[in-house]
Amino acid sequence: TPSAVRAPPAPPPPPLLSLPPNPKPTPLPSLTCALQCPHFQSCSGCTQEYNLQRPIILNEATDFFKKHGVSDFTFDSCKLWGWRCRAKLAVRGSSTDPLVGLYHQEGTHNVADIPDCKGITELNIEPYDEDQGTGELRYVQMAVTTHNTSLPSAERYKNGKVQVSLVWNSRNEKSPSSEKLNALADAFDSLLRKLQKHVHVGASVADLYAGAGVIGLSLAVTRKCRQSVKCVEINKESKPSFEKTAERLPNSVDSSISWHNADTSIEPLSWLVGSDVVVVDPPRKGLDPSLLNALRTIPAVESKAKSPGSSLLKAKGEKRPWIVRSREALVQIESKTTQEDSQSLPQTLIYISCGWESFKEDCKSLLSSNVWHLNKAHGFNFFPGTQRGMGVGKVPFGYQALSAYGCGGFGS
Ligand SMILES: C[S@@+](CC[C@H](N)C(=O)[O-])C[C@H]1O[C@@H](n2cnc3c(N)ncnc32)[C@H](O)[C@@H]1O
Repeated sequence: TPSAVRAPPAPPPPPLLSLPPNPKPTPLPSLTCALQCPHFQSCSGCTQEYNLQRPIILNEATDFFKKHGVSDFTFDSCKLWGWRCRAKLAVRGSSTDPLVGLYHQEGTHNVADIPDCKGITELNIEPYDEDQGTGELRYVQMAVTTHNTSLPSAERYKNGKVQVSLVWNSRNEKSPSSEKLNALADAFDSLLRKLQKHVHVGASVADLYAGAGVIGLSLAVTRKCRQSVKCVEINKESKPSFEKTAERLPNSVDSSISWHNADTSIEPLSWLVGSDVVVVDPPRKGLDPSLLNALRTIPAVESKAKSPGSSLLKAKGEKRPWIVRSREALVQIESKTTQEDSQSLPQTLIYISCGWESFKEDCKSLLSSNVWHLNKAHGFNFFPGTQRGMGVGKVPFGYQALSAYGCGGFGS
């Protein structure tokens, strides 16, 4: 939290634990799980002051999973205070006297200063000037990983890694100021959380709604999926990021990895064939209906494929002939060793959800098909005191600039 404040003084904080007048007196909230922050209300960060240990949808999530066969729904109440592992700091001022801090109040652009940013003064980086649109460094965002589940929870924070994102004001990576950016970025470790616990060794994986392939690439790095990793993403802008990360993969990685610029909702079956594990990380609206339908009808595909004369799952080399894709839309990194050309259909589905309402609908639809059953679900109270969503699912996995994450694990 910034100490010296250069912005105009904030309105005085409300008295701690004051409650709005209520005609029906409610029991006094437990002080042990209250936010107890003098900035509540004047700061835009938190909206829930009491009972931080129980996010509003916890009861609903527990009931939902119980109803669908998971009576051991687990929930990380997480750290109730001092939990923020992500801070987006605005950078203003000058290179000799930089201001790095939080916007003081939502809607204002007054920066509350953190005065001791050594990186900026040493590299002579020009802070962004909002009026002129000039300068170099605009924001610093920091995220701390605390989900190394092999550690006792008390030690996770201490041993967390920090991902730092720098928002740089330039047209492209080759602009004259980029050397300074690289010098700044090289100083930090990047963040990749573990997803591999639920992926069996040797699996072929389809990472659908893949973005820049963070999940698929991280699985390839763990060397768990020695077979293939297919990342499917609709936004072509993610391709360079995938390529850049793929270039930096260690030599030890020996999966065949591909990134496809494609719409998962078109011929979704073509992405499912040949994958043992499917990871889906859809936008808040949930799975595309056609993918949902393909997942619901896998046994029918399987039995059709087994019928005499069918080439549905057998076509080696000439994979998925009904899909013609342009070369530009594909990035292919071949494995050094020969891979068996798997034509299996998925047995495991890992659903990472950032939208509770759509997850519930998709989950109900998958279960009602009697093709999938729910193995495990886990929720995370990533943002105590805020109204941001709770992730639900199987694997403790949070990354990038998104709010609550989690996933539901299904088995067929
Ligand atoms: C919640 S993000 C997940 C990103 C990624 N898994 C990651 O870790 O960075 C959802 C992604 O799905 C992509 N997307 C949305 N609709 C899609 C579709 N029909 N087919 C493929 N990708 C899609 C979006 O562009 C976005 O990158």
